[in-house]
Amino acid sequence: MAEPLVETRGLTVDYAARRSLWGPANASTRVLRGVDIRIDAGEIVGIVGESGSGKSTLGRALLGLVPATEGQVLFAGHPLDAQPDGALALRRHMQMIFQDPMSSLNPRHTIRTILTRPILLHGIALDQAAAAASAAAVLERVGLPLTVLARYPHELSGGQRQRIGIARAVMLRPRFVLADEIVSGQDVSTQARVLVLLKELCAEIGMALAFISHDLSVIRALCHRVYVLNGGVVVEEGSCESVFAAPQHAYTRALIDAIPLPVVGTSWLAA
Ligand SMILES: Nc1ncnc2c1ncn2[C@@H]1O[C@H](COP(=O)(O)OP(=O)(O)OP(=O)(O)O)[C@@H](O)[C@H]1O
Repeated sequence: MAEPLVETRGLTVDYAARRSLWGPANASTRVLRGVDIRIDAGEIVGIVGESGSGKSTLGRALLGLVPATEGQVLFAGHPLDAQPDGALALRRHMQMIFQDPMSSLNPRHTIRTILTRPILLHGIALDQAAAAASAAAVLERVGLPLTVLARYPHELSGGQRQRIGIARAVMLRPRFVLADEIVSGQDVSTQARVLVLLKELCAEIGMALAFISHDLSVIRALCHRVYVLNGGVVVEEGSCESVFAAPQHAYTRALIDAIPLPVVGTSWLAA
């Protein structure tokens, strides 16, 4: 079997105790317990579970944004902090996209700068002209007009900012992208457009995607495989086809039973 692109081995995460002005300090909280997952190159993997099950913590740990208490996160076979190509290359190859990336887009920069600066930094574009040409091409790809290049993030709608966030990530040609609840709360047609775009971009660039959602119908439409988290533990794992056809764990069955019927708007994505 080929080496996984992203892998956790026995990943356990505790959040440290917090001091309180009003009473005794809280004990530290164990949020993930011995999690083993693997995501292969080009694969779209869902991470599902109810609120508080540890999905976002797992996502942040995959990117090295929260430290492992025990166990390891590996990228291309090496621990995150021991990458042969260095930390900058890892930053390029592990990207995150947001529902509305307002807080991650520098409010003082135009969209042109926001899109061109990272590819210049990483040497993907060698000069301003090449970077501008790439920015124009990617804007077209995500369905935004070139006029947005001169605007600032606050001058765009939340949906347009989301597309800028996706554009900025894919311009780096990353090997892995994390999407955490990026379509929650969107109407069904906006959801479907974003999911189609992501699915196409994964195929075009060959990037792997970890897609965190509490919405099983979205996971089913988009993902090849799924991990089901409950109380910080992976209780089930498998191809979407097999998990949805024959869930093995009572928790997964309960999640599937809770999907509202009929499921509309995303089933055609599975094609
Ligand atoms: N920075 C933190 N410090 C302390 N506890 C935290 C922190 N972040 C999350 N938690 C706790 O860890 C548990 C898991 O949270 P996490 O956000 O990973 O779950 P989730 O499955 O993504 O939930 P949701 O779907 O509601 O976002 C929760 O009990 C949460 O309160």
